[in-house]
Amino acid sequence: MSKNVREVAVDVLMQIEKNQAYSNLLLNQTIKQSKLDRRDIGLLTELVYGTIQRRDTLDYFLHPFVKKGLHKLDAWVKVLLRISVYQLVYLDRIPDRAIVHEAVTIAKKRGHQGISGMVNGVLRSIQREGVPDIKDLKDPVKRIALETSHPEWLVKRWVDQFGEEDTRLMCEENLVSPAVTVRVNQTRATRAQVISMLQKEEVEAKEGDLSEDAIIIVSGQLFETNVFKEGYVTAQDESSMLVGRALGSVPGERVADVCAAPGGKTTHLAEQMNNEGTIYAFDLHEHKVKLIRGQANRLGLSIIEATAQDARKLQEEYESESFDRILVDAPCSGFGVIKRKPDIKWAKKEEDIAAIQKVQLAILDAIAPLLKKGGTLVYSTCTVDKDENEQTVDLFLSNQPTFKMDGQLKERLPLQVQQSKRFKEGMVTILPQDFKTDGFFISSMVKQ
Ligand SMILES: C[S@@+](CC[C@H](N)C(=O)[O-])C[C@H]1O[C@@H](n2cnc3c(N)ncnc32)[C@H](O)[C@@H]1O
Repeated sequence: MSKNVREVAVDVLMQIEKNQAYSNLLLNQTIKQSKLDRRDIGLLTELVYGTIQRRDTLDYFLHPFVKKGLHKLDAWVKVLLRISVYQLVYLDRIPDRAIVHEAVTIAKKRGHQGISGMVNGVLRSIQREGVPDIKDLKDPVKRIALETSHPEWLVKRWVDQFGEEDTRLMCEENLVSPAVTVRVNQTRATRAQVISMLQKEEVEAKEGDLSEDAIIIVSGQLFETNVFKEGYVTAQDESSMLVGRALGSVPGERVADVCAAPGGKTTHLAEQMNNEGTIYAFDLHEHKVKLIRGQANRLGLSIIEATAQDARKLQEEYESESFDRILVDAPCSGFGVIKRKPDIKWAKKEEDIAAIQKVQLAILDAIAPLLKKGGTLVYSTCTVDKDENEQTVDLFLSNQPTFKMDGQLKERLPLQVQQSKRFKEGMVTILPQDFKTDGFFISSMVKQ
């Protein structure tokens, strides 16, 4: 018997929890293999993301109703209860009766009479009595953590770094589904031309708010269009598009992108350079480097030379002052992209941050000699953490006295970003609530 959408959701969520698998990859793979129709795919996506996004809140809601304690339940029962409470509390369109009935049917199929009775009892009690009120919690860190389902340590860290108000806004924004945005391949067409081509393929689209290269997809099946297949656009968040602009590469230059896979920013740089010059793109493993080549081919970009290389060892292959510009879009904790990959907030631990920062600094120090005098180095991350961002830059500058913050970065970024209260000389942190994009950090330094 084929599985229904809620059973598939339970399976996917269990695998994510057990194997620390990435939700987006596993979900895409499951959707490809399943025979679910478009409506069920929508529900599956909502159940999986919603349940991961609200995990701790759901557990808080369940806690008083599960007498023996949630942690004592089999993993699948806990997941089944979470997706059911998620639907009861957050999805208005599904009648409560149907939610309880579906959960009990799955419990009967996978377990025994006792379990289905317990699931029935818990869900009916929640229906009758309602869930506990989080507003009763006095401690602001605990309250933000539970209301928005973020680990308490992370909320505390953000409150220390950004204050309570910005932390609350950031945590709330992390629960909002991200907009689908694409970057126009400016070697092929203008933004206006692409919007009208998309309309002809029944995809409604409009200009992005932040980046001059961005189009927001309002509705329709983007990935099935010829516009996408023929390389007129690349899916990318608007804040990521600012990184290419920040580096400011122009046609004819020799540019290195040392943490390049899957190639989102490399291809942007090549487009910006009108496919003239050379971009040396590096990443650790060959399978990731293949993704860069695949993107370059789809977009018709021939100036990208992609190689598997550890950025920390590039000095062994390249002479000093080999490049006009270098981009280090570094590995990071990913705390800026929680709305896209909600599992990040549960997978990463506070002690990981110091280890990640070490790698970031090692990469920066290793590539510093490879930049020409007068050249530009952009260091960016998709995290908001100050240790990985400002502090990494500070440490780098104290190790490398020939580098200075780039006073001209501002001119290469849009006005709204220039005016952000988080803009400092040569660097800016974008929090997700600032422009409803991913959180990002962009800094630019010049070598004297
Ligand atoms: C944030 S991602 C880069 C995203 C990419 N710039 C884009 O826009 O599509 C960071 C990348 O750094 C790579 N990486 C991590 N350590 C590295 C190292 N020592 N040398 C080169 N690449 C590394 C990871 O494999 C990962 O693909």
